[in-house]
Amino acid sequence: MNPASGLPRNIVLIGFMGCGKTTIGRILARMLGCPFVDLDLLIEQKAGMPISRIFSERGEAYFRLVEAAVLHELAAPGPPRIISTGGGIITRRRSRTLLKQLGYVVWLQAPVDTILERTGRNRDRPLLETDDPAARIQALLDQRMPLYRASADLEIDTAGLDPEETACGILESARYHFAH
Ligand SMILES: Nc1ncnc2c1ncn2[C@@H]1O[C@H](COP(=O)(O)OP(=O)(O)OP(=O)(O)O)[C@@H](O)[C@H]1O
Ligand SMILES: O=C(O)C1=C[C@@H](O)[C@@H](O)[C@H](O)C1
Ligand SMILES: [Mg+2]
Repeated sequence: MNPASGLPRNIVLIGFMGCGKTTIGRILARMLGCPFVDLDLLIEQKAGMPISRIFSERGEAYFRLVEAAVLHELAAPGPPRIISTGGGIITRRRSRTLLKQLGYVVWLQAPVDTILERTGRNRDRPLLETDDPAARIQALLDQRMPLYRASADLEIDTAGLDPEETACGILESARYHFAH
């Protein structure tokens, strides 16, 4: 699994907002010399507006429909790549099934205070636009933890690691997984 031979299958990153799916996905793709796709970006392209506007003008249910449709499109044949998802991709049963079919699924984790700190750096996450984002994060994590767990081939705690270290750990595990 080197840049010359390419990935045998996709690596799919899942996890809560701010756990590093986009950041680490980009690093992995650069390390492997393979394509990178970010589902949130594809959703924005398909809807023709930023995520914050999709939520405010069309609502979360519409966002989830577009999210599921975009994930479905990624199942079409194509070169293996790194796929970073949005934090809520696991909330739909059909999408959870599809994730598993898409490739090696890596769940990036971080504790609430780390998520709060990382997501506080910008304001493009409508679900955290509340007076008490820590409570919202905890409530969403309580709902979602079992869904992330059920979808993942590998779990990684990113707290205390820099993104490059996390990417190296993922590569090592993926190499082992793909070789066996
Ligand atoms: N392992 C890490 N260590 C330190 N900072 C990180 C790490 N991973 C991500 N960050 C920082 O946290 C912020 C959020 O990361 P990122 O956008 O990659 O998260 P995400 O999981 O894609 O979130 P979302 O679900 O909202 O798209 C960025 O500023 C990024 O630099
Ligand atoms: O956790 C979520 O539900 C979300 C995470 C982001 O990646 C975006 O997909 C959007 O802000 C919703
Ligand atoms: Mg992201």
